[in-house]
Amino acid sequence: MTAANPHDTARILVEALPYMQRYDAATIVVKYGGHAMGDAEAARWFAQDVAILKEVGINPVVVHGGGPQIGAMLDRLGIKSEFKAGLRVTDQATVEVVEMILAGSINKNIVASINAEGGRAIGLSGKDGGMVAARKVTRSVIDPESKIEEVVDLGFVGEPDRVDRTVLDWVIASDLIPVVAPVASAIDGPQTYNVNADTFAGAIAGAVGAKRLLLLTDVPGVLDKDRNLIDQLSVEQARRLIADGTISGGMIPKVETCIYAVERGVEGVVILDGKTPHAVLIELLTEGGAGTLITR
Ligand SMILES: Nc1ncnc2c1ncn2[C@@H]1O[C@H](COP(=O)(O)OP(=O)(O)O)[C@@H](O)[C@H]1O
Ligand SMILES: CC(=O)N[C@@H](CCC(=O)OP(=O)(O)O)C(=O)O
Repeated sequence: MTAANPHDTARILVEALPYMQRYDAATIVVKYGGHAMGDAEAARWFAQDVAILKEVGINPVVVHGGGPQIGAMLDRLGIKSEFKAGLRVTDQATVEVVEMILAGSINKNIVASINAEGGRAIGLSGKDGGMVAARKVTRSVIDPESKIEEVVDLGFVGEPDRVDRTVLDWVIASDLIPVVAPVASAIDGPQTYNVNADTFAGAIAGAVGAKRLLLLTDVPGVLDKDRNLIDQLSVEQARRLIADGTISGGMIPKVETCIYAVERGVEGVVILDGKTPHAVLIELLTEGGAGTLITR
C-alpha cells in the first residue's frame, strides 16, 4: 500500500468529523445482503467499516441476508426452491435449511470477520430474547398466463408482527455489535419463520429508532428502465416503479422496506452497492455517498 498524502489524510478527517458528531451515539442499521457478501475483499471492507463505526461512538446494528447461500445449499440437498413476489416459498424442509445457513454459518462468519478487525460482535437471530415475533405472510400475484390475480400461500414466510428491543438495547449500550439473522418464531408458538432480510432490517430500524438504514446489495441502487441509477426517489415514485414493473424481484422487498422505514421516521434510507470499497464508511462519514436515497 502506498503512503497517503498527509494533506489528503487531513482533508478526509476534517470532512468526517461533522458526520461523526452528527451520528454520535446514534443507532445505524446496516443490512448486509447475500449478494453483497460474495467476495472476500468486500467482506473484509464491510467488517472493518462496522468495527470502526463502533470505535468512533456510533452504534451499528447489522442485519444480514444470505439468499444466494441458502439457494446453493438447497441445490446441494436437492430441495427445489422458487420465489414468488420476491419471497422464497418456504416449506418445513426449506425453513430448516434457511435457519441453518442464516443463523448458523453466515451469522458466525460475519461475527468472526468483525472480530478479526478489532470489533466485538455477537450473533443473534430474531428468536433470541423474543426479539421478533412473526406472522404468516400471504401475497397476491398475477398469473402470467391467465392474467388473473391469485393469492399464493408462501408457507413459513413471516413478517415481523412485534419487535421487543430489550436484548438489542442491552447489546447496543455495551461495546458489542449485534449481528442479527432474519429468522423468527411465530407469534403464537415455536414454529420458525423465514423473514426476508430487508423486511426484517426495516422492522428493527423502526423499533430501535435508527437514525439511518443502509441496505447493501450488489447493484448501485435502484435502476431505471435504461439501467441508469436513480439517485433519489420519493415514496410515491417508488410505489409507481413497483407497479409498472421497473422494480422487480429482490428489489421489491428492499424498496418496500425503505418506504416502511421512511414512514416510521428513519432519516436517510439508502440502497447502495456493498461491493464498492468501504461503502458504509463513505456513505456515513463523507460527502461521497452513492446509491438511491428514499425520501418522503
Ligand atoms: N429497478 C431495479 N434496480 C436495481 N435492481 C433491480 C431492479 N429490479 C430488480 N432488481 C434486482 O434486484 C436485485 C437485488 O435484490 P436481491 O437479489 O434480493 O439482493 P440482496 O441479496 O442484496 O438482498 C438486483 O441484483 C437486481 O437483479
Ligand atoms: C422469505 C425470504 O425470501 N427470505 C429470504 C431470507 C434471506 C434474505 O432475504 O437474503 P438476501 O438479503 O440475501 O436476499 C430467503 O429465503 O432467501
